Amino acid sequence: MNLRSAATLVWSAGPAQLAGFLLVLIGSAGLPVVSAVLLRDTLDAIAAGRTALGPIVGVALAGVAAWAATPVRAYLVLELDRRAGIVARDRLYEAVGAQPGLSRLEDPGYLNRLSVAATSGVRAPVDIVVGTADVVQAGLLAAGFVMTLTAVSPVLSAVVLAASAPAVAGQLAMSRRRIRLLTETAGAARREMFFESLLTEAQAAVELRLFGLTGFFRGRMLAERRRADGHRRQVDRRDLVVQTGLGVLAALIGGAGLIWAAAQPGLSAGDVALTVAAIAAVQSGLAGCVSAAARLHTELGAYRHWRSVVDEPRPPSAGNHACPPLRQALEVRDLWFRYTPDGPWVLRGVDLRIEAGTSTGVVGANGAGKSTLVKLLCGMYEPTRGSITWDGVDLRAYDVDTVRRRMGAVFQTFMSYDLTAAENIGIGDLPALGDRVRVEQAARLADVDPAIRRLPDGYDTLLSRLYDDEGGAGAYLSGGQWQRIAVARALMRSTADVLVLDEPSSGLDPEAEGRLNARIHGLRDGRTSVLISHRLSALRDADQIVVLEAGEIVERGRHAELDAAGGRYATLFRTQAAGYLPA
Ligand SMILES: Nc1ncnc2c1ncn2[C@@H]1O[C@H](COP(=O)(O)OP(=O)(O)OP(=O)(O)O)[C@@H](O)[C@H]1O
Repeated sequence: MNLRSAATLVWSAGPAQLAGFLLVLIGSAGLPVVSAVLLRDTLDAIAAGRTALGPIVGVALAGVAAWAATPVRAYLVLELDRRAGIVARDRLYEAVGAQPGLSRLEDPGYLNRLSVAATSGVRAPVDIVVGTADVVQAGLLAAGFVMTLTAVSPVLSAVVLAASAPAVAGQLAMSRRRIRLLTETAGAARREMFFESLLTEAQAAVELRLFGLTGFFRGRMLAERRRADGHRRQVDRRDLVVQTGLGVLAALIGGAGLIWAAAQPGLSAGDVALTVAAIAAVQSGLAGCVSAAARLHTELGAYRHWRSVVDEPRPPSAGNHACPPLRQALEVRDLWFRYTPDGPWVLRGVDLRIEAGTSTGVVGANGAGKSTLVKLLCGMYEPTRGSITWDGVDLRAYDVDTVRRRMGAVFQTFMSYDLTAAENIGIGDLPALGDRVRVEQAARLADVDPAIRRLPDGYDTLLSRLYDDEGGAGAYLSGGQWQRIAVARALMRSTADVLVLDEPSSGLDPEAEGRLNARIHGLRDGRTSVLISHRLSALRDADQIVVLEAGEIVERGRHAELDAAGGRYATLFRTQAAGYLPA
């Protein structure tokens, strides 16, 4: 099953290369016979006094082919590895990207499998094909030796064959341990990589140097490496014991064979030597075959991890219907949510109706659940209980990609991509990536157009200085400028049905924040929008404001109503306003 699937993948990636590889394989197996026949013809022709040009040329060509077979085979395997590697990576990351939400990417078990799949799994298909060829080749060789020994002594042959059973069992057990090792060390390997990235990335360098943390994180990185090495060492030691045991067994059988042969009355010294040599050849042939099979078994294990990620079915609740434009309302009904089955409730019975064409502001203390709520609205997680409906239809009934296409969003944890300024904005609406007019319009709305124009290559400036192989000077932006870029990216979808803005102005200077708020206000006018902000002035004009506290909505209404009610919102608003008044 896995063997066929791996072979199909390799065939789809490089049919000509795979055909060439098999041809070389078969050719090199038959080459010694062809050479022997041609040599015989040459010698016969010479002995008979005939011209032997044909067979001589044949022998020469067979010699060249025999010489070229190894490098040609190596080249074809490398080429297959490159091609199949691309297909395997493409399918792996396609499967990861097809995960509809964030839950899987926050699941350590899934991340461990993914890490094995991304390292060993993507290389496995070619290793499996080559490994199968190795097993067949080693098997044929061993079978030849067994036949030779059987001709000398069928009993001895049966004994040597029977004695190879522990080798098979031992090698398979070793292979299973190696497969287990891959998953056991995946967590440590991921942590090691994390610490390694901290030590090498410029973003972390400021804090690491400021707080003198480089030695601390280097220690952590090496501790993870030692932890994984500890597991590896254990497995290596057990392998050493098994291998030594198998060696002792082979030596005992060889010795027993020698004693048996010497005790036979009819055997000459030459026959005894031949018997011992035949036993040794069978043993080494079988050992080669078994260890090739064990390697193949390990590769199949790595490939299973790759398949477990690639073939993972989409969650059953992911619907297929395309999400239509929002006409009436987006409604949250008795929504309960927690990130893990045994974790604390983050949202507790939230009811919220967001009428189409209106603006909703969400307010609350740190950790109240505001970002979680909007992530659920965007289909990043599924409600643990309750529902979110789009014009009365449960959001889960729709293909989640089509829901997201109806949304424009900027989140607190926005991304900075090592792409050009135009691309950083344009990817907000991929089909319009090359539409410079729309990109510039979004940049103007987000108030970042003048900053981009000042860059060395304007909109075509790479927003990173970490690459020097594509020509052109890269540039770095400030935190606030990056935030405006992220807002511009969201505004590429300014015609989206729902605009979600999670703290879009937190890093902006007061003037920029004022301008951005005014623009967002203009954009939100008549459009469905949800805006989270700790700066309550940005929410004053929202059609409704909800106050979240520990996952529950404790107040809702317009600014004037909430202010007049003198509750939580009013307290927050007045506290903020007081901060701007003279003491
Ligand atoms: N991915 C996650 N996995 C587990 N718990 C999470 C995750 N993200 C957030 N939480 C928890 O959920 C709670 C609510 O977080 P959330 O980010 O929604 O708060 P918030 O109201 O947006 O806060 P802030 O104002 O600080 O942005 C917090 O207690 C947080 O620890």
